[in-house]
Amino acid sequence: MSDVDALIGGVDPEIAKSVRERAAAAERVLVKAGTNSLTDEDSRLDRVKLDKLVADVMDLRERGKEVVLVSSGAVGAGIGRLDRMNGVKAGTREEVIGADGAADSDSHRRDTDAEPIAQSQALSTVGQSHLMRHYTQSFERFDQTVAQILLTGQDLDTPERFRNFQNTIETLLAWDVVPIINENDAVAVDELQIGDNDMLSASIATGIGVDLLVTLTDVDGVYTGNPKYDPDATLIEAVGDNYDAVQRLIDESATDAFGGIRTKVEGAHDVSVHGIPAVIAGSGTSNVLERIATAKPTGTLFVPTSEETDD
Ligand SMILES: Nc1ncnc2c1ncn2[C@@H]1O[C@H](COP(=O)(O)OP(=O)(O)O)[C@@H](O)[C@H]1O
Ligand SMILES: N[C@@H](CCC(=O)OP(=O)(O)O)C(=O)O
Repeated sequence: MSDVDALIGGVDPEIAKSVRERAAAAERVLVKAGTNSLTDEDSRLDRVKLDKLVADVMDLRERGKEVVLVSSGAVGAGIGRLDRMNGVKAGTREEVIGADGAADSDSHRRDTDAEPIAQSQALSTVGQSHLMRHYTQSFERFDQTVAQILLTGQDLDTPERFRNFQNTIETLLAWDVVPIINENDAVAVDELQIGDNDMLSASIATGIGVDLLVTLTDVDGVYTGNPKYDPDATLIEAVGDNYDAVQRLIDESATDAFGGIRTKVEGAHDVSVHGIPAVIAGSGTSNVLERIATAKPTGTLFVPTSEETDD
């Protein structure tokens, strides 16, 4: 068996099946949707994608599950809105922030003299309210109420603030509301610089005790190479004891801006170490969350550490 074959089939199929069943039975689920799952090729908010995500989330709600949504997309939504309403040409998200995820001081498409990071922060504040307007309307199709929470990593690290956050989440979930969380980009720049909503999601998932983390992106899971450029890239169906090998592979393939697949893998691994299953899957897959809720093989499954060591 080649190294890559060993990676792809790195988890015992029986263990993978039982973790899929456990994931399907999850009562509290955190769904994270990245920028690519909500915006078009010009980095603008894509309503068709947003409506699909909402319909997928509602599938979980109709199964009686509590759902917390972590949604990126504010910068993208701000780019489109400011262009349409104010004629500001901010460029794509990559042009605003820079291809390596750091501020691009040479950006020639900026209309203002603001530093790129300050510009991204301002874009996100315009985009966040626009994004929430669309979420509110889209969830209203299902008579589902939503709430907005803007957080920083510091809020999670400060015990009193974190307790307040937990209390708010518990109250909202008891009221059958879907909390929609994003980083508070106006006051913190971590996510804008490294695209770390993936790590924020992992911290929230363990902090509020979810039973499953689902990270949705624009590819169908974690591959042996970047599937956008490598035609031979193969889907890694499950990650468990093969984590170190997967991480090495990702380090070679992932040169993306904004965290890319690397922070998704890191976040999913972090929650799996806390005994929580995680799945990285494609937001474009039909009924993606229903598939996971019915234990169908979907995306890349992260086996909780306890499942492998118990065996
Ligand atoms: N080994 C890999 N497996 C899957 N995706 C990869 C891999 N290497 C790089 N990528 C890239 O990671 C991207 C997803 O990360 P990102 O662009 O940050 O998405 P999002 O906007 O959903 O957060 C994919 O579009 C893909 O091109
Ligand atoms: N807070 C930023 C998200 C930054 C981020 O982490 O994006 P992504 O890597 O696409 O999840 C926004 O809403 O645009």
